[in-house]
Formats: sequence, C-alpha cells, structure tokens
Amino acid sequence: MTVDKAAAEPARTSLRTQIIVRGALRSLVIAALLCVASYYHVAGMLEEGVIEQLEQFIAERGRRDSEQFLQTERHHQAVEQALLEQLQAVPLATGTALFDDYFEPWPDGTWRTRRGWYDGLVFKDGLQHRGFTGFIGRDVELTPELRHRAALMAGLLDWYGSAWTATGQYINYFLSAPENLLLGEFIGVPYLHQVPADTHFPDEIFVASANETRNPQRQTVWTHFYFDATAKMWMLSSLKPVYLGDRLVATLGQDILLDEFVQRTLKDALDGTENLAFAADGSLVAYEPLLAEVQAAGGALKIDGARPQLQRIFTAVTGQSRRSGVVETEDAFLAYTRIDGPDWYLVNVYPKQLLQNKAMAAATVILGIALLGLLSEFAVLWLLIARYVLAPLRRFIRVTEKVGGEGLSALQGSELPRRRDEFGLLAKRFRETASELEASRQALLAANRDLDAQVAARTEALTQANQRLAMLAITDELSGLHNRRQFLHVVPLEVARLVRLQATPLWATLAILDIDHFKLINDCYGHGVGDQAIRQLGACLAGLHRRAGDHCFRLGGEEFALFASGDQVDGAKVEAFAGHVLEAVRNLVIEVPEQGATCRLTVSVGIACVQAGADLSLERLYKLADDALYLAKQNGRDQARIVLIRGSGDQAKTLELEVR
Ligand SMILES: Nc1nc2c(ncn2[C@@H]2O[C@H](COP(=O)(O)OP(=O)(O)OP(=O)(O)O)[C@@H](O)[C@H]2O)c(=O)[nH]1
Repeated sequence: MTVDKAAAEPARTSLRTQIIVRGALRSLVIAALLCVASYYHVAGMLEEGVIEQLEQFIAERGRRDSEQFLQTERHHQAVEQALLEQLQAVPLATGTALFDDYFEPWPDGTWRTRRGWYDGLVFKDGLQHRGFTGFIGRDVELTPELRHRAALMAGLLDWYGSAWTATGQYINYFLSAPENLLLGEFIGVPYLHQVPADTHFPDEIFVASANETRNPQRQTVWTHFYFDATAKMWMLSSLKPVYLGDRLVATLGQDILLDEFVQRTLKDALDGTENLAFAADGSLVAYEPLLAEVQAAGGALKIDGARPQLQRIFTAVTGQSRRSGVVETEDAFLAYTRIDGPDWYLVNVYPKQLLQNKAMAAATVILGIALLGLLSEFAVLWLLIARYVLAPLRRFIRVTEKVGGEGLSALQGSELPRRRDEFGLLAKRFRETASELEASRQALLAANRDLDAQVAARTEALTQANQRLAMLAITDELSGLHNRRQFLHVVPLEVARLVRLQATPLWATLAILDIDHFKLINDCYGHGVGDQAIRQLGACLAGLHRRAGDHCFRLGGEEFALFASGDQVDGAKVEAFAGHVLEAVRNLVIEVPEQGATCRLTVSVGIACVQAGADLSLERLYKLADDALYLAKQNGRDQARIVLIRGSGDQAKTLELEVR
C-alpha cells in the first residue's frame, strides 16, 4: 500500500477561497445585472410618479395663476352689470345732479373731479371718500345723459375702485367713456389732474384696444404684458367694453401687476426643473435665462428659430388639445397648462437627466445594499464552509495519509465523520470500500499463493517433462538403451578423456553386435516377435555391462554397441568377455505367443580394443570394430572377431583373435 502523494501534500489553493471568490464573482455579476434591472424598474416607476406629480403640480399652478385673471374678468362683469343697471334704474335728474358733486370745470376748459375725491372728503352719505381723479376733455359736449353716466361711473369707481386696488394685484382701476372721459384710481397719483388739457384718451391704446373695430366680439381684451420701466414692474392691461344695447357707453380697465406671477414662474419650480411662460402668439413672458431680453423687448420677444429649444417646447405644448398635461420630448417632460385670461401657457421643464440621476441613485443604493448583503452572506458562508466542509475534509485527508502507515484499516477509523449528510455518506462508503478492498487484498494474496503453488507444480512438471524429453532424446524407445545420438555424444567424450590420461596406459574397447538373420525372425514370427527379441537382447546386454564407465547402445535396427574403458586389458580377457556375450545371447529364449513356441537368436560381434594414444578416435575405433564384425559375419556368424592394438603409431602391435 502506497500513500497518495497528492493527499499527503498541503493543498495549493483553499477550497474555501475558491468557492468564495468564484461565488463572489458570480454574485457580483448578478448584483450588477440586478442593479441594471433596478435602474430601469426604478426609472419606470419614477417616471410614472413624476408624470403624476407634474400633472398635479401644473394643473394646480394653472388654476392658481388663472384665478387672478378670472377674478379680473369677474370684476369687470360686476362693474359692467352695476353700471348698466344704474344707467337704467337711476333717474336722469338724479345722476345729473350728482355730476356736480364729482366734477368741476377747470380753467383750461376741461372738467376734472373735485380735489377732495382724491385728497379725502366726507360726502353727503357721511362717509370718508378719497383716492380717485377724473377727466373730461374740453371739447366734450356735456349732455344730460353724459353727466348722468359720468356721475354713475364716478360713483362706481368711488365704491369699488379702492377695494380693488387694495388687493395689491392691480396698480389702478379706471372707467372711460368714448366721449373722452376717464375716471380712475391710480395708486398714489392724482393722475387725471396732472394730464394735459388736450389729452384725448379714446385714442390711447389702453382704451382703444377694446373698441368695436379691434374687438368686435365685445369681450374682455388683454393687452401684451410689458415691463414698466418707471415703476420697474411687469404689467398687463385688461379692458372690458360696456355696451348699453348697441351703444358703447364705457370701457372698464385695470393694469395688473405681474411681478408676483413672473417671480412665481421663475422661482416656484420643482427641484432641478425650470418654468417658463409664453403667450399663445409666441411672445415669451417669463424665462429666467432670457429675462433681460424680455425686458428689453418690452414684452414682445418672440420664440423663433433663433432659440430652437424654446421653439420645440412651444410647438410641443401649443399642439396639445388638453388644457393641461405632460408632454414627453427627447430629453424632457414638459408639464404645461393654459392660463385663462391672457391665454398664456405655463410650462415646467423636467429634464429626463434628473429622472435618470434619481434612478441611478436608487440603483446605487440597491447595489450598495446588495453588496452589503453579499458581504455578510459570504462572511457567514466562509464560517460555514470552514465548519461543515473544510473540517471534515481535513479529517478525510488525515485518515488517507494514515493509510500509508496503517493500511486500509485506517479508513475504518473513528476519525471519519459519522453524520447524516453527504460527508457521513462518503465516510460510510470509505469504510465499506476499505472493507471490500481488504477482502479483495486477502483474496488476492490467497490467489497469489495459489498461483505460486501452481507455478511451482507446473515448473516441476515442466522440468520432469524436459527431463523425459531429454531422456527420450537419448534413449531408444524399444530397447530402453541409449540410442545412436547418445552413442555419438558419449563415446567421443570418453575417448577424449582416455587420450587426455595417457600417463597411465588405458584401453578403449568398442564392441559392435549385429543379430544374425534377424530378417528371418521377422519374416517367420512377425515384427512383434522381432521387437520382443530386440527388447530382450537390450536387457541382456545392459545386464552384462554393469561397470561404471561402461555404456550400452542400440545403434539402430538389430545393431548394438558396447563401450568400455580400462587399464588391465589383454587378449584373454577380451576373449572371455566375447565368449560371455555370445553365450548370454544364445541362452535368450524368445516367446512366440501366436505359435505357442519359442525361438532363439545369435549375434556376430566385432570388437576393437585399442590402447589410448594420440591417434585414438571414435572413427578409428568404430572402423576397427565394424571391420571385425564384417569378418565375423563373413566367417559364419554367431562368433566374435577381436582386433587388439597395443601402443600407438609405429610401435603399435595388432593382435587379431576369434571367439566362437
Ligand atoms: N522386428 C524388427 N525388425 C527389425 C528392426 N530393425 C531392423 N529389423 C529388421 O532386421 C532385418 C535385418 O536384415 P538384414 O540386414 O538382411 O540382416 P540379417 O537378416 O540379420 O542377416 P545378417 O545380418 O546378414 O545375419 C530386416 O529384415 C529388418 O526389417 C526392429 O526394430 N524390429
């Protein structure tokens, strides 16, 4: 068992760091996507809210700003109604008499109101009156009707004028008649006592604007607004012609202070937005960046192509059919409302960038909260991983490191967590696997042992088979003697050994035996008997030839060889040996089972006995023996011919013997 190197090494990177870092990166991407989604969601919600807010704001502003002008129109209607009623109801004489209470002739030929009506006086009614002046041109014919009307107009001005101017919204209030009569309360100024005698008011714009030629509908007329350089105030005039039947009897007029309106327009805007006001004919009324130019143009600064942004606003707003609402342009929401009376538009420009900034701020807050949440979540995760993942993992690592020293049994140790979660399951699997591995190991060891035994047995069998094969290779199967192969192997070795040991004269003896007329045995009794004869002859020769260093061979067919070595060799001994062989063969009884008989055999033998010398060799030995055998056969068989050579070379002495 080897220890896994990777397990024993400390981890290069922390699992926890990897999880946290990768988790954090993915969460950051999600948070960024959430932030983008939040941005668009918030922007959408803000847009709805802003449009609603703008609609409310502008509608309220429209109502409030219109109210001032509608109030003026109501004033005009009230005075008109009162004048017409009085003209019809008050007897001419009464009015005529009153005329002198109000007017007095001036040396310049004009009639002017008595000074007390401006400076202050207590009238017949017992009340204090003051504040207004009046003027009647010097060429005017003072008919009773005019005197009656002038008196009634003076009375109305006396009654209502100071009340109206006291509201602070009007700088003056005046009533004129087409005969060149003008009555008016001009705050702080006895204006009509100061004008020249030849003044002809019906030609003045603030009276003539309401004449029938310019105002055929006989409606209230609103002049252009203008900046009064003397008073340093923004103003607007409102004129209302009063007709008795078809006859113009008076014109009612007011100069309205617009300072408050202009200031409100400039200042009273939602944060980050700006207001502007313009007339339906395109005259700019109030717009902070162009205030000086509006003043310089006396209220007649037109919105045109020179100011494309304003022109876009003007076109977008005046194209709307609703009285107030919100129009969206490429870069802004335009909250617009019409203002009754002078027919103006008030517009609040809400840049979309403002909305985007708010959405971005909201999205940033959401992102911040999300990041904070993620941070705390990952901090908790950091601790949880340490406790529930890293700690059990480290126990696993320790246990696997122990495997090297203690073996698989370490895996079954109690250090592995016993829990109900995946780690518990893993530990269980570890223990089970350890048991299985141990069982497998034991089985493997047993199998190895078994295999070793089998290999040993097979090796032994193989060795024996090889030995058998080796034996078979050198053994003649039929006789059990060594064969010709072994003869050619052994005899040269023996001869060489004898040649080496020349110091003590040694002898090599080779006898070659050949069965006589063996063919006849085969022919007469069959090959089986022939084989049996060879077997018995082999056993016989092996029995005769038992000394160490003696060898017995079947050279093939019915031919056998005997080889021996020795130091005490002479003719008698060899003759005795040959006789012994011949006799032993003659005594062999070969069974012929098929015929229930026996047969006998003889052999012819050629023997060469040579004293070892330099010229000794197997070839020489064999030739000598074979030649001797030939002689034995030639000489009648069943005998031995011996060639005995003592010495070697020129000193060699040959002795030939015959044994029967
Ligand atoms: N049964 C049997 N016969 C064999 C075997 N080997 C050789 N022979 C026979 O031995 C006979 C040898 O015959 P020959 O060479 O004529 O010799 P011979 O008949 O013994 O006559 P001489 O040697 O001249 O006495 C042949 O008929 C062979 O078939 C063997 O292993 N078994």
